[in-house]
Amino acid sequence: MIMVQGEVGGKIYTEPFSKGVLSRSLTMAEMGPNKAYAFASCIHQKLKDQNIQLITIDNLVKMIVKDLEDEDPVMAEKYIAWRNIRACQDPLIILIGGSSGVGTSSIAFEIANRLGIKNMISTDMIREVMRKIVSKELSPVIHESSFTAYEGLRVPPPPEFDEILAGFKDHVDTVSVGIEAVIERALKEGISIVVEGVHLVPGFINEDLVNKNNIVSFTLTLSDEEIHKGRFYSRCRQMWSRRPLQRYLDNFFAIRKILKYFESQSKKHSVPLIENIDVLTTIDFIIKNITENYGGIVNAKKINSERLDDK
Ligand SMILES: Nc1ncnc2c1ncn2[C@@H]1O[C@H](COP(=O)(O)OP(=O)(O)OP(=O)(O)O)[C@@H](O)[C@H]1O
Ligand SMILES: O=C(O)[C@@H](CO)OP(=O)(O)O
Repeated sequence: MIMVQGEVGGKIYTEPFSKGVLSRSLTMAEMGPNKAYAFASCIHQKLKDQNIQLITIDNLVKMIVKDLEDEDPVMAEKYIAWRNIRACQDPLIILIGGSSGVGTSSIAFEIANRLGIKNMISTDMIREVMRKIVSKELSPVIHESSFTAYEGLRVPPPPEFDEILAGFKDHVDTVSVGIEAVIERALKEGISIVVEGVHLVPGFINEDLVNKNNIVSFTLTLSDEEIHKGRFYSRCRQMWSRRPLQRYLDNFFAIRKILKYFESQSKKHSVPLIENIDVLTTIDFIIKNITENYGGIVNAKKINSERLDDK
């Protein structure tokens, strides 16, 4: 049996080489499952041919990267990026915001999966908890949807203010308190988490928090109105969806206005704005951005120089 030797918190451990474990990490770097299993089998065979009975994780990774580079350099880059992000010591907090229907929950799920992050929460859930604590009488706004929040405003905004956006800002401002609590708790416990939803508007979360370099924010958008509308149709076709299509279509004007507000806030606060047309392109952009801005470059340089040393 071939054993793999790793290190966790200064302690050495060994475990049997598993084609399943290796192919799973390759699929997280976006390799198709069949190809990943075939690749893992080749690595297994190579270890057997070389009569290797014990290999360190570092040497195994070098072998994988070298073979990947020969076979598929883009995949090699993705695999390195994925490992770099996972290798970081600090917890990673990923915030993905966007107007209703642009795809924040779908993308958050994919990102969490790709990075092996086990915690994910939607701001709708945070709002739901807050609704139980704060009565409708005390805060009618959070008992509304983001796009109907203006109907809950106790005092209508002055005529020069946009009513839809005034309601939305009030709504977001309140839910942001709950979001900050989740982020603070994740930092305290040292756990990585993906938070997603319509309440993650750049400029609303406490600056001391969002300026930490292990907290990364993204905004999803869809310039094309028809594609955006189509997302509500596709969502209501999913069996588990309990959200009535008509409600979102009736409020589409307000949802689009909020989307434009997201775009301007993202530009103002330098938060990457992503056209979420194609899932894989969106995911690649997010992973690349995190790798470059979250210490990944340092690790990438390390792996690259290790490879050069080997040659
Ligand atoms: N990049 C994409 N390409 C195609 N379909 C997508 C993409 N992203 C999301 N979708 C689909 O669009 C629909 C809406 O996506 P999702 O529920 O993730 O939106 P959301 O932003 O979380 O909305 P809400 O904030 O209202 O919950 C879903 O059916 C989802 O499968
Ligand atoms: O408030 C909103 O815009 C949406 C976000 O998902 O929530 P709900 O569908 O519950 O109104």
